[in-house]
Amino acid sequence: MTNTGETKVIESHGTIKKIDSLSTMPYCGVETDENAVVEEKITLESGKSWSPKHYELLHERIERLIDEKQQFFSLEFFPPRFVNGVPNFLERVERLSEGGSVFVDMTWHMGSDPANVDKVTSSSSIAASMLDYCGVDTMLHMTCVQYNKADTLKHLEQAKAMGLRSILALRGDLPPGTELEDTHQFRALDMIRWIREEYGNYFSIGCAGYPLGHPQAPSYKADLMYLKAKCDAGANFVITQLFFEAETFEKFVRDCREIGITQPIIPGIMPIMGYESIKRIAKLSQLEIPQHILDDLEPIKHDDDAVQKYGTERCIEMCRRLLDNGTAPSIHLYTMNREGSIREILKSLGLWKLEGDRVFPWKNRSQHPIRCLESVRPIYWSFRPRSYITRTRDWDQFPNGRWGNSSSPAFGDVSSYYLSNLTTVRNADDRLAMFGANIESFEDVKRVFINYITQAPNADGVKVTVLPWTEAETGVQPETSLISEQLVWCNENGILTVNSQPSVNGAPSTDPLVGWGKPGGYCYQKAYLECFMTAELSDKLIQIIEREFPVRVNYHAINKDSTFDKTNSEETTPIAVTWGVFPGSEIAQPTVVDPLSFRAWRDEAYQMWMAQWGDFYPKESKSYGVIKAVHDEFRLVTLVDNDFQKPSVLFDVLQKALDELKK
Ligand SMILES: Cc1cc2nc3c(=O)[nH]c(=O)nc-3n(C[C@H](O)[C@H](O)[C@H](O)COP(=O)(O)OP(=O)(O)OC[C@H]3O[C@@H](n4cnc5c(N)ncnc54)[C@H](O)[C@@H]3O)c2cc1C
Ligand SMILES: NC(=O)c1ccc[n+]([C@@H]2O[C@H](COP(=O)([O-])OP(=O)(O)OC[C@H]3O[C@@H](n4cnc5c(N)ncnc54)[C@H](O)[C@@H]3O)[C@@H](O)[C@H]2O)c1
Ligand SMILES: C[S@@+](CC[C@H](N)C(=O)[O-])C[C@H]1O[C@@H](n2cnc3c(N)ncnc32)[C@H](O)[C@@H]1O
Repeated sequence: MTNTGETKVIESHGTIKKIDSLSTMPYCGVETDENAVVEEKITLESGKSWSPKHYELLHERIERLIDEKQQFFSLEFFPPRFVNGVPNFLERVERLSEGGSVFVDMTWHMGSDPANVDKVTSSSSIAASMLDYCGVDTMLHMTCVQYNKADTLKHLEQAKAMGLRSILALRGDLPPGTELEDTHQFRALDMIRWIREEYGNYFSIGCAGYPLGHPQAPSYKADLMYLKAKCDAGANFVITQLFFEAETFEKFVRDCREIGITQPIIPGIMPIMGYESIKRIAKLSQLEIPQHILDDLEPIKHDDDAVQKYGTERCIEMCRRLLDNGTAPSIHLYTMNREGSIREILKSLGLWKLEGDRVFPWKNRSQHPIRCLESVRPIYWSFRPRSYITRTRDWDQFPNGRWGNSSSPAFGDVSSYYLSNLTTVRNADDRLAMFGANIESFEDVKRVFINYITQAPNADGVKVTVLPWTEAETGVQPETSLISEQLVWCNENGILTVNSQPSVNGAPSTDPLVGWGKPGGYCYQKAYLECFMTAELSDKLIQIIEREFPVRVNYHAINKDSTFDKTNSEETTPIAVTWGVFPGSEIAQPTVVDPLSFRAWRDEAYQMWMAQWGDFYPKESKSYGVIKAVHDEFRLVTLVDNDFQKPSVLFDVLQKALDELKK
């Protein structure tokens, strides 16, 4: 992009973004060539690599890990059936991939209308959500037997638009009763050729391998040759059908190597989780369960726990053998969408990596090919990262290094965030138990905020583990213990706090409360407070700041419809509120306060009052009325104390405002 100094309008995935091009790139200093794989990896003395500021195509990562003799794992899921199941599903994927899943798979599930991206539960939509929200590289399965080339190219184009760069190219099976002759007879090989012809090396391509031969193949040998053809046509790696004996896979790998297949061959492993389910899967895959396994299962088949324990132990034993003797570079687990024994298996095998240092104050380990370059976010969405990701999904670049000056960030509409309308953490009943079945007065509202900060049980003995603005039950962060007394004081005085951070002046990056980033660095923060307060109090507060701290304290106060919107900040200048200085690096400034983004946040912050609290009560009830009054009348205020070297004055200023108001 050139520096013309004029305002440009850029069209991206159907959304218009207004971009002031004074700073050449609106958000990001890195221009991404979609086919370029930017390799920027620094390996620390400890052996850890640093800063995933690059996207590495999946097959290249797999090959690198194999070269480095690092064993790894990947996980397969199928789409949740119902929209209400999506938030829990994504949380499960995130939990399971936290141990370092190199990629996750989404099956091409005909029942989900897999190519329909307008449907939340389709394979394509769910794969995009796994990539976006869980931040883990996602491979979308795609079949071709029921489609033609044009359909398949459309599916690939959609995948590309969603940031997906890994495809498991499959033929697929026809619904029972349909004859192959009735259809196009395309095979996986055709799809692989189409992808390479049309997209060059844009996608990493996986293909299916059958350790006992595909049931429809003329022979095991012929099937091996078909697999070789898929690899020769451009498949980068092979994932196998499930099997029951280690020898089956060992022989298959030997046979593949013998005929010249050089690509990584990853075993698809299905731990036996239940007696009926494994019989069903075996029947579907036209595989025979070995007699000795059936004999072992026979006496315990009605005891689910015993079957699961047996399946887990067998799975660990088989995988350990394949990893130890070097036949398998990694393990691909068919999770059946269950957490069950998956973590236990991976831990036992030593594949589950413990999360290391906090790389950033917010999670930035995205393997999204564009988002992985992101390194700056506004502070407001700290507890609603999924919402932030959705509302910025159409950006074709992300802030990197700096937020950038004077850009007019085009945030998607709040309503585009379908997850916000679902009870992501708990259902409404659970939330009511936390917030109170009856809100008699403003005192009850204050109590909810106080209980959230202190984690003391409420009058009914229930802990408040979420507020309307939190997406997950993560609670307050350890750093908040440094200011929790002051926060409680604020809430007791009707200043309803939703976000905060203490000031930090050069704490070691390894500090357990406020540290982040690589060892040997120093972390800094400006004290920050975001809260709802009455209009009278905010007027008083503004007077005091303008009179006594016009330079030291930045404020921004807004009401629900922006009829009041006042700030002493430079409108187009973001304020870095968290930054770090690290050996051999540029300064990192991951978190900013940005007046323009604050206006996009306002809509959401106010909407949550009702969507995640007020609307739980009948419209004519007193409880609804109390919440609605706060929603309608209170202003949302942010405060930044710029002098991070001195003890924060934010709470003193608030005290003064309260005192003057009382006079
Ligand atoms: C890891 C894995 C994941 C899967 N995920 C899904 C999924 O998400 N959704 C889904 O619907 N299905 C999935 N399947 C099932 C798969 O679609 C079926 O097994 C299907 O029957 C075969 O697909 P394929 O890609 O292996 O086919 P292909 O490789 O095209 O093979 C199909 C058959 O044709 C034969 N063949 C290939 N080339 C030739 C040739 N030139 N001449 C004659 N015969 C030939 C093969 O031997 C085989 O019998 C998956 C399978 C595996 C192993
Ligand atoms: N390895 C495989 O052959 C494989 C893997 C995934 C999916 N599939 C096929 O894809 C279609 C859609 O699958 P889905 O997972 O979305 O839903 P599904 O409801 O058919 O299957 C649910 C679970 O069973 C597993 N599964 C189903 N059939 C399997 C098989 N033959 N071998 C290994 N695992 C199997 C899937 O991975 C998934 O975890 C089905 O026809 C399924 O048979 C096959
Ligand atoms: C803005 S972040 C701080 C993260 C980090 N310092 C950064 O630079 O990005 C969110 C902080 O707000 C705190 N917090 C959460 N709920 C709060 C509430 N209701 N009132 C005040 N602070 C809250 C969290 O504990 C967390 O420390």
